[in-house]
Amino acid sequence: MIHGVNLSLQFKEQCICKNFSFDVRVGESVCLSAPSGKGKTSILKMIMGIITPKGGEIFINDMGLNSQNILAIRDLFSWLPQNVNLPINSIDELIELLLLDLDDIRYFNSYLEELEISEEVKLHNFSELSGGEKQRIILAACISKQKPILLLDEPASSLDDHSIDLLFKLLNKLKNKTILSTSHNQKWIDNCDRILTL
Ligand SMILES: Nc1ncnc2c1ncn2[C@@H]1O[C@H](COP(=O)(O)OP(=O)(O)OP(=O)(O)O)[C@@H](O)[C@H]1O
Repeated sequence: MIHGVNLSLQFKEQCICKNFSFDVRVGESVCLSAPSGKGKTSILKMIMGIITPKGGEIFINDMGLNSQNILAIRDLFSWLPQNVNLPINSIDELIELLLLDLDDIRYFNSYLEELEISEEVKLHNFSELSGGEKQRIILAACISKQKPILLLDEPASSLDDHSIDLLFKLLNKLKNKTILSTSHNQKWIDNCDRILTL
């Protein structure tokens, strides 16, 4: 489903990857692993077509990523950037910002319940929420957009072990989703089907 072939990326003198090839198959949950600053986010940004590799190609569903099909390809993804700081005060504003439609909202509410976000917490101002509550809410919204591929950059940075278990219980029910994530959290990594080392 996501296929990188001989990818090379360099920022000035810094080599991020050279002839890096990988495959993420349909329905798999793969964690991209590397020490901090080695280029995990940069790989996700290449897959989203935000930065262009110096060499190599990316295929999504056998379609080569290029400037003509980039919007169609991006439409297959739900992307959770790292340390997202959203300009919102409430869950309603989150729904508006992410353009969730009625079906998405139905899923969103059921996922919030599965991730143990109570009705009371839902009424809090977003700035008052704990880091873990905020992350669970944003993840629920991200998953509720009915996209086949989830790109999750450090989704577990504020989650405790219990929340990670809840999240994987939910993700494991959504067998059709293909998930590529980055994480330094061992529990998250252990729950993924496979580790991809950069
Ligand atoms: N647009 C850019 N221009 C120049 N250097 C960049 C750019 N984007 C990232 N870098 C550098 O590339 C390296 C890899 O960054 P990246 O964010 O991909 O790492 P990471 O593996 O995701 O790190 P972390 O685990 O700390 O989030 C870093 O040294 C970063 O400073």
